[in-house]
Amino acid sequence: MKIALLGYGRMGQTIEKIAISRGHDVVLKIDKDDNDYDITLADVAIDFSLPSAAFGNITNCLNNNVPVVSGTTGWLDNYDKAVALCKEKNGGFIYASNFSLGVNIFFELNKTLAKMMSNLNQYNVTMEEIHHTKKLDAPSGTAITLAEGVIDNNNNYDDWKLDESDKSTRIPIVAKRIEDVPGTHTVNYESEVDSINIEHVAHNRQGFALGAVVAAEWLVGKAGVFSMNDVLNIG
Ligand SMILES: NC(=O)C1=CN([C@@H]2O[C@H](COP(=O)(O)OP(=O)(O)OC[C@H]3O[C@@H](n4cnc5c(N)ncnc54)[C@H](O)[C@@H]3O)[C@@H](O)[C@H]2O)C=CC1
Ligand SMILES: O=C(O)C1=N[C@H](C(=O)O)C[C@H](O)C1
Repeated sequence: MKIALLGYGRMGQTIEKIAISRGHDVVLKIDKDDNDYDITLADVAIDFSLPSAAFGNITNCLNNNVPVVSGTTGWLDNYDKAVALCKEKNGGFIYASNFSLGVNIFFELNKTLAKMMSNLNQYNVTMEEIHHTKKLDAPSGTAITLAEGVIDNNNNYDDWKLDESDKSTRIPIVAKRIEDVPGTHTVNYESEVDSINIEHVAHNRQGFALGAVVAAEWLVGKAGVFSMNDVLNIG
């Protein structure tokens, strides 16, 4: 498979190694100053760029009939437009806030726990995410997906908020930045008598990168807007 990497930073470089180890050719490595390139050289594109760049990269792929996998976070104000364009062009598109198998299992665990806690008003939920100091967005895309998982499965919450919550129905998400942390997410239910925590700790970026390559392999030849649940057949 011929892969275009849109974004050649920490994730782009990790994905390149995994793609090559799985027998693929990386035919384009596009970074911030590369404006003039032919995306149709690739069978599939993988975008891990910047919040400000992702939507433009995705629309360029869809307009040129190149299926695109995006892991960039912090651009979701334009997600509905990307979905509409994908449908209009009969293209292929997957966005995931987190491509690792472990986090996608964690997402399902989070939903199940949220359902179990729905009638237990003595517990309040909070979330914490910890990432490296170079991360541009907060809260992380993964923390937002976790919050949405609780909101959709627990009657006590209807929104989330970064830092302190001003309303008991808004889930507070604390974002911490500590050098070199690849990504740690914790969901905490607290009552007066005890705490229940579930946590996912990424040890490195390999899991995110492998998931993105597996998603790209899965997407080629398909038309539609998909999620990692479709790729992994979970949920
Ligand atoms: N969904 C997931 O599983 C994961 C998502 N991420 C997300 O992926 C994104 C990238 O993360 P990192 O690689 O750590 O960041 P990074 O900062 O190391 O890499 C981003 C690269 O994109 C480049 N870039 C800037 N403008 C561009 C453009 N127009 N087209 C292509 N590239 C451009 C930058 O120069 C930089 O080299 C972030 O939004 C991060 O939150 C990161 C890890 C896992
Ligand atoms: O920026 C990162 O590094 C990560 N970003 C994603 C997010 O915002 O959730 C996924 C992972 O946690 C690493």
